[in-house]
Amino acid sequence: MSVVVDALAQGYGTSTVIDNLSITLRPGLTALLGPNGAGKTTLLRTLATVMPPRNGVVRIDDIEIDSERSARRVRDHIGYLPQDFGFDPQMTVADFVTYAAWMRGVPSGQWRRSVDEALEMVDLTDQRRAKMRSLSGGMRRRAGIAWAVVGRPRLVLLDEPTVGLDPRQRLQFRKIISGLGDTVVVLSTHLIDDVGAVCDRVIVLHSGEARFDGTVAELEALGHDGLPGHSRLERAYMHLLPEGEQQL
Ligand SMILES: Nc1ncnc2c1ncn2[C@@H]1O[C@H](COP(=O)(O)OP(=O)(O)OP(=O)(O)O)[C@@H](O)[C@H]1O
Repeated sequence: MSVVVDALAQGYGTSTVIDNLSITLRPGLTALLGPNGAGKTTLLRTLATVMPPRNGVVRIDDIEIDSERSARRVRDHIGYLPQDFGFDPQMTVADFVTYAAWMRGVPSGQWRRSVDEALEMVDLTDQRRAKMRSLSGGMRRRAGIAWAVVGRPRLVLLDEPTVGLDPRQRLQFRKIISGLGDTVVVLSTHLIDDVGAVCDRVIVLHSGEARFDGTVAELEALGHDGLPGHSRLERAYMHLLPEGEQQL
């Protein structure tokens, strides 16, 4: 799976959110960091083929996403978990994840196995018959992660997947995404600890522009004393913000 974004411009109405963004995504875990409103969700929605690029090119598996038709050719390979995902509260956990398998074109003969595998990954096997409405916030989020990974899509896009997870669940989440092997995984987060623990690569977005694109170690190297932050990574993140936003 290859994902190429070249000179992407994206926005809503008359406002431009992303301007001239070029990145290439490879198998492994890439974190999208950036302040509120930086354009992380907008980029993930564009990669999920929910929003056609306003300008520039998005190419997934060598297919340029420039029409609904081209988007349909790649959607089966994409698992996208939006920040606020909806569900029918009466659905069972297994039905919810099966629905994703169906949408992703997993053949019906493989639904049971794929759903079992996804539920096992997120440790919800025992809750498979529970109604979605009866789950705690953290369990719902894990059901959402199962939704995104069922059928093993080769591009997984997770928008703030660790919000609402308790510390143990966050550790479980790290284990889940570390096990996705040669999948291209992009996750947006505000939790710098998650980035340091599991991501191969970090892209820091600010005002729709990539202010940093490199490894966690390279990002860490930018952190220096004199900037606010409890870890080198936090200080490095602060270093990448415009000067006026670097101090508290
Ligand atoms: N549907 C929409 N219509 C109009 N403007 C929008 C819409 N969605 C987002 N925006 C605007 O686009 C900009 C980028 O938003 P986006 O949600 O992509 O940022 P983000 O980095 O994901 O932020 P957060 O960390 O708060 O989730 C913001 O200024 C936001 O107000």
